[in-house]
Amino acid sequence: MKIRNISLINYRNYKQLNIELGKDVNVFQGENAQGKTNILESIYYAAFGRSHRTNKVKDLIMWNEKNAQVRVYIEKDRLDKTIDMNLLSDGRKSISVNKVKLTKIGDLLGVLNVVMFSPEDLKIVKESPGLRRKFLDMEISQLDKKYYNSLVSYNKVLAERNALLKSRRIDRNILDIYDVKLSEHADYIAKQRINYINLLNSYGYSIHKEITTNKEEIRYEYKSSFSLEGNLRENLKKELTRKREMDIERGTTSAGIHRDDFLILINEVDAKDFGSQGQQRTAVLTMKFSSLEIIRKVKGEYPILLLDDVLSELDLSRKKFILKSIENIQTVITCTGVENIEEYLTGNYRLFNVKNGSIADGGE
Ligand SMILES: Nc1ncnc2c1ncn2[C@@H]1O[C@H](COP(=O)(O)OP(=O)(O)OP(=O)(O)O)[C@@H](O)[C@H]1O
Repeated sequence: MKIRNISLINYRNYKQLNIELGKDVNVFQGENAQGKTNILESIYYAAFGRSHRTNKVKDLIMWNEKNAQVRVYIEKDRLDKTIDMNLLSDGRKSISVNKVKLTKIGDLLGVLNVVMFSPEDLKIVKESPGLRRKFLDMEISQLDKKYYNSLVSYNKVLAERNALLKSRRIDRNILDIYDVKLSEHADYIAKQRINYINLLNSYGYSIHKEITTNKEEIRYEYKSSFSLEGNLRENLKKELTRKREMDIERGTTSAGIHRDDFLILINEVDAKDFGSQGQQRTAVLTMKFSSLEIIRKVKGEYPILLLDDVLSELDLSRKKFILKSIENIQTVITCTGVENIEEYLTGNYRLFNVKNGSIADGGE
């Protein structure tokens, strides 16, 4: 899978832009606040139908404009695909693939696969379980539509259950129905998450050893708010029944996949609480490069790799690991100066100079 071309109209600080990407490494260099991340964001948007930075469609539209357009042209299995997005300032958006308008975001997922790595991703290791769940949900959703649809259905039932728990009149028969539905969706979601954790373990182990020159071993462990032994559906249903009175008292649902987490263990020690900044950074790097391999295993080809200003933060050996590993992967890198990475870029790369919402193609 390769992106051949990106066109933007009124997107963030780009009035009009049309660029051809190179098949290998593409470096967008420029000073701060010139529009480098905006390019990565538009690619991410075409993959997931949402931004990694904002939930507001309006933020993506050039100030004082009414709509923005993004078109990404992809070469895939020798078939070409075009993703078109029209973003409106009232918050609406429409997305088409090959000119066919999609009725739900789920149908966009998997058309364009990407892995994004930005300095913000350190939070996946350091911060709350919500960010780790989001990592799993985004990665699995782009490989499995059923997962995404189950997640949407689960969240809908969860919101209804929570609304009922908060209301004054609690109908226990309706709670019974919600518990059955939640457990049904959670069963598939939890199984796919566990499967993904197993894949992270199998790819991550050797990647992490390589990055740390055999000094560290990484292991991931799924932590659930209900028992993972035997029948997950029954286990969650029982747990919801067991906690029902507490849930009614608190007005919220205390068990389910929305409460789950996973541990990132380095040499069997939790990286969240005890990892050094460097170890946490390496753990994220391992996760991102494992995600690349998992996508390749499932889809038969590498996704597009988006590296947002991460190289400057990494030490030499990690920088070298990344630049060596991207040889067969179409990669888009943003940086403030190519000088810092140029000597490690072994193959061809295409250089783009970004300045105040316009891009000059610096050639190969
Ligand atoms: N909706 C918008 N309309 C117009 N300009 C915008 C909009 N949103 C952001 N910008 C501008 O885009 C620029 C930021 O772009 P971007 O985040 O891509 O920066 P960057 O080049 O990646 O910088 P850094 O290296 O600091 O991360 C800023 O100048 C900001 O004012």
